[in-house]
Amino acid sequence: MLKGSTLGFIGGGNMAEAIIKGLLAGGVAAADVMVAEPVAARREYLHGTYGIDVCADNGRVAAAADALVMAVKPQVFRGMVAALGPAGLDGKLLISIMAGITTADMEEVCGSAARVIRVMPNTPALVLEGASTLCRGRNATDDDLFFATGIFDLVGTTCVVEEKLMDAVTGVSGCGPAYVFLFMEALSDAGVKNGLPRDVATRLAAQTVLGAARLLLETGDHPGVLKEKVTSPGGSTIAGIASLERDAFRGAVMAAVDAATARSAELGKK
Ligand SMILES: NC(=O)C1=CN([C@@H]2O[C@H](COP(=O)(O)OP(=O)(O)OC[C@H]3O[C@@H](n4cnc5c(N)ncnc54)[C@H](O)[C@@H]3O)[C@@H](O)[C@H]2O)C=CC1
Ligand SMILES: O=C(O)[C@@H]1CCC=N1
Repeated sequence: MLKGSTLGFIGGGNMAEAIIKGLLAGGVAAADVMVAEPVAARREYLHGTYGIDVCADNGRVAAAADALVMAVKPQVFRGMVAALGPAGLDGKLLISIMAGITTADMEEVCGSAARVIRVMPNTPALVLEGASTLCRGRNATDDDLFFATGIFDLVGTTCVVEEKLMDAVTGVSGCGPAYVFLFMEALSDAGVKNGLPRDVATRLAAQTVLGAARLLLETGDHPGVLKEKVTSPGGSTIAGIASLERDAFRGAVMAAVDAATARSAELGKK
């Protein structure tokens, strides 16, 4: 799948694990994946669970890998590269999943000739249902973009946008799973409040979100059209929708995406 290339991860946290699990499920060999991770318990977990080579030495992974996924928090990125020495990254394709770090930031820190692909994935990659959006830095080639897209295609859907849209992408799909979990938790709680057993309420909440998402994607209809098909005149759905509108549900979602988009832009600042 990686065609003999070794993919190294710098940072073995939640998002790295989601991508790794997806890659292995998608047919990538464990021997083609390496991780550098400073936390011993995390190293043991990743090695024990996935059978991949995990070590504490960023330099060793950088030296062995053909392409590196930068999967540390944006706040630790500059210190991490300074400790490694930018020369350790020479010639490697650098794939950054860090929110807010631009390709220009990457080139400034890792070297002006660095080949950089910036990606905003999301955690449903863990179950091969990720949404990943890519853009490329000025030195990255068509082949680099093709290679990186191939990785993220294995863990869900991909699209390519202009870099100026990446913070908005972060606010929508990077952070989006958390909003949806909050919504499903509320839906489940509301079911319990109205007498449903917890397991039934949670299963109904999750399947409702999954089913509605598939209906939207498979019909290609506007969400408003699909909403109308649920909503009988004088029925129960319109009573629920009127309540959500009174509480400015859609305005609250838009404000959340605005806040996350603005925070993504801030995260890249030194
Ligand atoms: N969690 C998510 O849903 C998403 C996260 N991202 C981005 O992915 C990146 C990682 O996020 P998470 O996985 O959520 O964070 P995390 O905190 O779970 O993972 C970061 C990992 O980096 C390790 N680390 C810390 N310092 C290091 C160093 N100097 N060298 C190597 N590893 C080091 C930590 O021990 C930790 O395991 C962030 O930049 C975030 O913006 C992007 C899309 C979605
Ligand atoms: O919360 C964050 O900053 C990261 C980026 C997108 C999702 N998680």
